[in-house]
Amino acid sequence: MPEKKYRDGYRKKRAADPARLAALDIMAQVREEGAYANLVASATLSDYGLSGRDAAFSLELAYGALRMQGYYDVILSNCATMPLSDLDPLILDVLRLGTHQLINMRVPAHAALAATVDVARQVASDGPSRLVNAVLRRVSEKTPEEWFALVGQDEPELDRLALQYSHPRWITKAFFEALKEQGRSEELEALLAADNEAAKVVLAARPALISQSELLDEVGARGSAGELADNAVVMASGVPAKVPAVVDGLAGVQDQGSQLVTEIFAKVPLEGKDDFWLDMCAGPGGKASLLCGYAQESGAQLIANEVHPHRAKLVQKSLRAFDRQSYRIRLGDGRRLPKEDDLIEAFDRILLDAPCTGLGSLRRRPEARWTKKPKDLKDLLVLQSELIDAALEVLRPGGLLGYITCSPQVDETTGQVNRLLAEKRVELVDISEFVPQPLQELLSEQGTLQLWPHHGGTDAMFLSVLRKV
Ligand SMILES: C[S@@+](CC[C@H](N)C(=O)[O-])C[C@H]1O[C@@H](n2cnc3c(N)ncnc32)[C@H](O)[C@@H]1O
Repeated sequence: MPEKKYRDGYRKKRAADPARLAALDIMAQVREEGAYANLVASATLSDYGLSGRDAAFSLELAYGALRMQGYYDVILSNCATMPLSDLDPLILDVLRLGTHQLINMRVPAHAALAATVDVARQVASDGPSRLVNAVLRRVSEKTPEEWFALVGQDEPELDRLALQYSHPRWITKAFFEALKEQGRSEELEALLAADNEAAKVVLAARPALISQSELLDEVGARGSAGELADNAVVMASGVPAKVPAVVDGLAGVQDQGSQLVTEIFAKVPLEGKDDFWLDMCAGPGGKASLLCGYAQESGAQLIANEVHPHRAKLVQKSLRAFDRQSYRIRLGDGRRLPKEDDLIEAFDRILLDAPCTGLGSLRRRPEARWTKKPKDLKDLLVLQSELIDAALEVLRPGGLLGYITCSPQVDETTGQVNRLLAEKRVELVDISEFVPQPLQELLSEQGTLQLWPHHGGTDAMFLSVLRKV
């Protein structure tokens, strides 16, 4: 058989860079199988034999291209001669990878183009690779700053920001409304920019098991004490799973905002009996593992409830280092607690970290903003209300309900709290003395707390502490 002639024989023979191929593979798994990029990343990187700097480069490529795809697609639409929807989805991913290198990684244009065209040749054929070459060449003709100024320039401000910062419009609007409720609508751009930054790796020292300073000693020079939460140790580099305290279950990886809201809830004083606590939606066990520490220190018992068996197993794993007397794991629907267990008005404190849209933790999963759908909210609001109602049934009068979401969406946060206040079933507890100084301004007049990535670098957690009347 005659050897096929390629216009550029040298390039055809050159194998594509494994770091770029691995990034494309991660994107394909997200697109085709609905995989979570962060869960498939390490196996994929090792399949391609990547480690160290190459692995880091590959991850940055995949995560960046997934996160910024909304923005890149606007740029690519300007450069392609056909609608993007007519392209093979794999080739569109190759184009996004190339655009990320040009726009956000500042890879020199000739290197970004040559290496990305090599990828297209390896995964497709000559035709698509020529298209990739032509389109990326046009992308490279403008600077990142010129593209930023161009994208969305004729749109109203909210739409423009959604495009420039690569967030779906409905999420941008939800952020805007939450900020507006707090008189912070001018912060939308800062929030969207912070939401595109990778979150810092933070460990939580679990109370009763290890102190913050002991954990700091273990982490060494790459660690520093978190400034917002009592138990937090921020890791500048290194692999958390290799820290001995993490291996032994004395500490875990947890956002500082998530730690802080748990800590505040556990610290608020309660009059009378205070020895029976419930974490109603505990999986995978991040907050339960702090709460259990506080419970063990104060002689209380924690019931950690979770409806999904695989997530209940993760709760067990998180709690494994605690004294077995200080907690019990219950597998079941939190809404059935009042009926199934003889627990009416039994609990003194209940943490309800409700299932929610998760719009406050988009930084953790690069693809999450594109897979979430606004219609999910309706069902979640019903579920949240039902869980709150069940929690109030099993909470003693005067007991405390910590209502938490990892979302700032107003219907899920203040909307739920205002309903309870209007029904006069609860009153809001003043938590201001437990909120660290830099975050005081995030307390609403009413007394609820809404954290934000652009203030203190936490996830956008919401906390209200409610006393049952
Ligand atoms: C926001 S997550 C909780 C995160 C957890 N508190 C942590 O810090 O690791 C909500 C959890 O509620 C669980 N869940 C959903 N519906 C539930 C129900 N009806 N009863 C109990 N748990 C439920 C979900 O499986 C999920 O694990």
